[in-house]
Amino acid sequence: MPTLSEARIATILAPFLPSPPPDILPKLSAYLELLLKWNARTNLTAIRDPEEIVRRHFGESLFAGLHLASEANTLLDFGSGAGFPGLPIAILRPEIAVTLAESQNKKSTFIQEAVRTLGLKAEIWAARVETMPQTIQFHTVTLRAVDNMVAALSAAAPRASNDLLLLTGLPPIPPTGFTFQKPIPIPTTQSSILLRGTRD
Ligand SMILES: C[S@@+](CC[C@H](N)C(=O)[O-])C[C@H]1O[C@@H](n2cnc3c(N)ncnc32)[C@H](O)[C@@H]1O
Repeated sequence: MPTLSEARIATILAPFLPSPPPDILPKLSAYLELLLKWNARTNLTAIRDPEEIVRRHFGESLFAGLHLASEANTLLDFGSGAGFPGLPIAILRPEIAVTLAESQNKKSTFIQEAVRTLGLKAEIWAARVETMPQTIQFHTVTLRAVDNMVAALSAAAPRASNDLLLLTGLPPIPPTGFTFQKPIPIPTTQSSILLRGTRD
């Protein structure tokens, strides 16, 4: 028996994604089971309650997925951790070529395993983004809850040919060359906002 039924996952996600495509629920359920299993022996996320993992990690990531430009075809998730927001986005928008960049070995090993288990096409960059060849760019770069947003943004901005999508507590100083829209409140929380910046 899964920890949470697919119906329960859909109910928790309703404020973020009112009508989840039915084919994403089995994948989200499998992702949750794998994350709970790995998190019991290695610290991938401080959130341990399954409903909170669905609400905070899955919900916020899928909400970000709804706010991507319709023409986004490549996406880099900068500092993906246990896969957020890039992995739920890869589940929701399988037509986007998603790259998950994570420099910590145990986390990149987990997301590699999650991508394999879920049958996704996402790529993993198991190193710091700064070590990627300079010429590699992505339509959109996402950043969520990275520790040093100023440093991360200066490394992320040159990688974004079009958009930066940030899930963050406070609006950061925008990098030059991007115009940010008004912050979008994230459902069920007052502690973070969604910000989309578009290249001028
Ligand atoms: C606080 S965690 C947040 C993880 C995830 N985005 C989330 O919202 O749960 C930040 C992650 O970014 C990774 N990271 C920080 N700087 C990075 C860089 N330059 N390249 C790749 N990964 C980086 C860290 O190893 C860490 O796992």
